[in-house]
Amino acid sequence: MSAVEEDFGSEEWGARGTAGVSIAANVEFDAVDVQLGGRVVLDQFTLTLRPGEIVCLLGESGSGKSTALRVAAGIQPIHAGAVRINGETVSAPGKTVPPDRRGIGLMFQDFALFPHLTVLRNVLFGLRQLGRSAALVQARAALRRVGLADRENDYPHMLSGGQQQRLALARSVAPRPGVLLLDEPFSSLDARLRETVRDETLAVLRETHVTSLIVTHDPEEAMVLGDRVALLRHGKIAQIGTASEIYRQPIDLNAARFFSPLSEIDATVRNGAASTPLGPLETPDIADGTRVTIAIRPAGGASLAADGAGVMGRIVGKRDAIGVDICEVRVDGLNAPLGVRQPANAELNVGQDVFVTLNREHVLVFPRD
Ligand SMILES: Nc1ncnc2c1ncn2[C@@H]1O[C@H](COP(=O)(O)OP(=O)(O)OP(=O)(O)O)[C@@H](O)[C@H]1O
Repeated sequence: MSAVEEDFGSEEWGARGTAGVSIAANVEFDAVDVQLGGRVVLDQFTLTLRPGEIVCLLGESGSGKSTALRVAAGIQPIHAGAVRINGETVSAPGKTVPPDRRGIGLMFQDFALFPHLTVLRNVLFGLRQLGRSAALVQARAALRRVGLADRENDYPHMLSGGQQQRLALARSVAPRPGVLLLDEPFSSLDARLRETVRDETLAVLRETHVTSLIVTHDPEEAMVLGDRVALLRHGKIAQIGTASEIYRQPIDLNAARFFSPLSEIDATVRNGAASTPLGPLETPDIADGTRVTIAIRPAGGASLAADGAGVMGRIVGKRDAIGVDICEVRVDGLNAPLGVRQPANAELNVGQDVFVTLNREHVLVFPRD
């Protein structure tokens, strides 16, 4: 087995259900303001995490995700509002309880391991408040859980990227913090590793029951990991909900664009329907005369068939993913080809005419200003 394969296999992790359990904390950001370099970076930022909940902060670069995490960590002072952990105010204007007195664990994208300390000592570092033998028991249990029990005398540079991530995870959960703060924890891993590491990390978070706040710019990652996903925009939460809520009912076109590419059609509502080059679309709740943008996701928004009902189009591009066709379809009246992703169908090929039907329940309609 090559080093990469070895690292890739989930069996390399320790047995599930063996991580130490935390006493999960409640975390409240209450109307937090932060200004940096004369700019408002967090603007009345308000969010409550329930004990044991995993919340992902998702947003464009510069939306304030890392700043919110740094505030929770006690690294970034705040200018208004408060942060409370289990009801105790840990941040307020003029007050910042330091990180080591907040009962939190931290895991950053570069893992921040101590290069001059062995694997075991890296984990023991966070357990200094325990007696030597208790600390050793807890550190070794954490290393066993992430599958690094036999590497305790190695140094971080002797580990692969995936193993370093596991060490960083073991170090952050070993003290059994009430809150774990993770900033882009998988972004430095190669795409092949990322999914396994992400799933195993999620299993560890669930077992420890630690309340977790995870910063990511990857919508898929947020949807897989988060009990709730908070979409940040200009330092405020634009939308928060379960992954399925915010995927199915994004609050506006920008939120929808964040989760997948879209085909967008501008139209005006007349008599309860918007007329589009793909046929009429019922819009019963929207007033007559309203200008709308109709957004069609490649997955589920429209279907293609070689015959039957629908509007005629022509396939101008097709890519095969495993078991899935990703087609581009030109339809008269559309500015750009429509993207459609559907189960593979060998009958559909480039150059062929097809019938396109909209799946109303998966089409999003947003009024325009
Ligand atoms: N020390 C600082 N001084 C001035 N501006 C800062 C400072 N730190 C961050 N900012 C600005 O604050 C804004 C929010 O930064 P933050 O790192 O929280 O965003 P982010 O959503 O995490 O972005 P990214 O995904 O790129 O990490 C950015 O515009 C950034 O340039």
